[in-house]
Amino acid sequence: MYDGDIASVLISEQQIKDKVTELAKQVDEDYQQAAGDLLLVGVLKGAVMFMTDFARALPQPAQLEFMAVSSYGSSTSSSGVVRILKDLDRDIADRHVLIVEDIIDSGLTLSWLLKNLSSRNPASLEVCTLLRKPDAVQVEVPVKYVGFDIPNEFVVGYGLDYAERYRDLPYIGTLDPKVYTSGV
Ligand SMILES: O=P(O)(O)OC[C@H]1O[C@H](OP(=O)(O)OP(=O)(O)O)[C@H](O)[C@@H]1O
Ligand code: HPA
Ligand SMILES: [Mg+2]
Repeated sequence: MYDGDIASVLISEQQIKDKVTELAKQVDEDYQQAAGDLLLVGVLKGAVMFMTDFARALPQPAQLEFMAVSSYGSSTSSSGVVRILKDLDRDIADRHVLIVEDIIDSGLTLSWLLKNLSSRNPASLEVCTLLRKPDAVQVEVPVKYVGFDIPNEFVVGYGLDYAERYRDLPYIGTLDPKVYTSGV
């Protein structure tokens, strides 16, 4: 699968599984008071793998909503312009909302999303991200749950794409630079 395109495996399938279980347990403990009322908002498309695994690992029931935003397109750096491609289907006023993200890179997407969702008056609003790149952050965003802090390299797999490819890899890897210089 994608032979030769992946330079190295950064986080294995097993490491992801273990982390998802750990995060779900932590969230479950923190949301005991709100049990039954938790609303997970997955950010498409990148968070789709994490969202579905996380929801199944979470001991307490939760509702699932999705929002699609895009700021990267076919590039390896954020344009800084966030577009809503799909909005939530429901009102989130008075709900306990947990945003589920695959990655915080520059922080621009999440910073925009937090402003947007908090204006809809949820009872609480927190963020759970699988990955974060501390050295790439341009805007500081308050994030309660972080799976892995990773180096400032472009990564793919487990939902994360380069030009819509590699989302279906079960692990997270770094991309061989030849892929983005050859224009595949
Ligand atoms: O912190 P930032 O620099 O803003 O980057 C993080 C965001 O970028 C990616 O989404 P993208 O816009 O590529 O859309 P996608 O999820 O459909 O791939 C990723 O899934 C995050 O949502
Ligand atoms: O490193 C990344 N890989 C894929 N998509 C991304 N979106 C933000 N950062 C990344
Ligand atoms: Mg992307």
